[in-house]
Amino acid sequence: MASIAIVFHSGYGHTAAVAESVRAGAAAVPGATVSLIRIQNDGTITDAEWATLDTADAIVFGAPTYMGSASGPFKTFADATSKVWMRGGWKDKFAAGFTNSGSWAGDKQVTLIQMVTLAAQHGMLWIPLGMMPGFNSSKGSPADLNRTGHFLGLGTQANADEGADVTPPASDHETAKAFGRRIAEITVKHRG
Ligand SMILES: Cc1cc2nc3c(=O)[nH]c(=O)nc-3n(C[C@H](O)[C@H](O)[C@H](O)COP(=O)(O)O)c2cc1C
Repeated sequence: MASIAIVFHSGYGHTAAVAESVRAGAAAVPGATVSLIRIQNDGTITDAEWATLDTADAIVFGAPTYMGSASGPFKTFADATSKVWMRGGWKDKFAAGFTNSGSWAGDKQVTLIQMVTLAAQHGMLWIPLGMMPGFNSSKGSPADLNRTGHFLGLGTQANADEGADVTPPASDHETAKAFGRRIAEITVKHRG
């Protein structure tokens, strides 16, 4: 079996809903076990959750984009990973990342770059989204997968005035499931 841990922060539930779709996509792959770890608003996770990250074959980072970068609690968590960094604990694990924000762009790319950099500092192996961009031609529509056109990781968009039960829309959740599947397939292939 190959183990995948999704560790994410969500202030208002939208990124949590995306995390659940990434989980569902990964869990559908035979040979994969998936753990969902929610970073608290003070940036902490439990000792048992740190242990789960230690034994995972792949770690998927998730955060909303706040003020043009990953949310403060995610950054607090990222800083706390320096203890793992000291002992090279995540070296050669697979890594991937996703972010959700209110605007279509909204500087999500900055958050994904933060996550790539975090993974690189740990010596991890980054898995990009691996999907063609959608909604970028006269025949495209917001129902396309990867409608926000990200490559480094997954970028979803949630309307600022709606709850996580209706936004991000189905196309983003389908993109998240496909991304979860891809991460799990690669992890099972190489570590299963
Ligand atoms: C403090 C704060 C800062 C935000 N900054 C941005 C931003 O830089 N770009 C953007 O597109 N949306 C921004 N938003 C909107 C959130 O990204 C959006 O509401 C997102 O769905 C929240 O995710 P969550 O429910 O998982 O917390 C911001 C929201 C808050 C609360």
